[in-house]
Amino acid sequence: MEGNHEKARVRLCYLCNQRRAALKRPKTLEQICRECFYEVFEEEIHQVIVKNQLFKPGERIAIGASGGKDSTVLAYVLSELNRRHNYGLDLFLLSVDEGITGYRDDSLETVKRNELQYGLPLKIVSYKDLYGWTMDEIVKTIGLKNNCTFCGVFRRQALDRGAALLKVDKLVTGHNADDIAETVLLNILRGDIARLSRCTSITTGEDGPIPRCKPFKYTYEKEIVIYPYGYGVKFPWIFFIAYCISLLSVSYW
Ligand SMILES: Nc1ncnc2c1ncn2[C@@H]1O[C@H](COP(=O)(O)OP(=O)(O)OP(=O)(O)O)[C@@H](O)[C@H]1O
Repeated sequence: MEGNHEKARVRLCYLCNQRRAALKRPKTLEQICRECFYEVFEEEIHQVIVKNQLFKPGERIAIGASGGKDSTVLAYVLSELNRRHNYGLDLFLLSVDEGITGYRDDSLETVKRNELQYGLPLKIVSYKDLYGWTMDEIVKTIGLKNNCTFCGVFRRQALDRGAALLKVDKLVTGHNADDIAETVLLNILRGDIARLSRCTSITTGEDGPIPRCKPFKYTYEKEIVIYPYGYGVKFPWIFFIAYCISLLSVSYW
């Protein structure tokens, strides 16, 4: 009797109906338990990979690893799914060091830890080696105006050159559903119709040197932020702050 009352007071997980609900999923608003959250999070990404035929067995795949939350979670989840579902992929971490003191040097430490934790070979390509200039030196010479635009163009090319050095078939990035929504809005505001039609594709650049894909296309940023803490994936402290902020906006365990 007492047990039934207790059960009635505790909200059970919408999916397993066994364990206590610990969070309201930002994506579906279902109240689910911690265990089901990890399961559906990984399963949804697996389904995206399978339905969109993102990879073929035996392919060499570079993961664009910035050391931020998205690409760190991507590296972990992809290596887990590759093992669990026998994708047969050779995975590599590929990082671009733009040469921005106090920013990239810190996050590259995370990538170096990921190399050891996940057992994935890491290749770092730097602006200094590729172009002869670090981003710090470029800013010193041309100032801050438009430097993000230059940096974005250089990074794109550096990723292509790193991918060529690794002889990979594809490059995957941690772009998530929120990033894609932002890009759509930006392209609408700019009136850039050509980019607007391209920016939502899960795979791009199939006619170029290295196709790129986004396995997190349907994954919400808030869920990516919650995910690593159950697995003890380590991040720079700034990501812990982002996690705490997201705790304030969604109901969690
Ligand atoms: N310096 C870099 N080296 C390698 N890959 C990068 C680098 N910068 C960005 N990327 C790739 O591009 C994706 C989107 O980058 P963006 O700068 O928008 O960062 P983000 O949305 O904060 O992602 P993250 O949390 O992974 O840094 C990253 O997830 C990563 O896969």
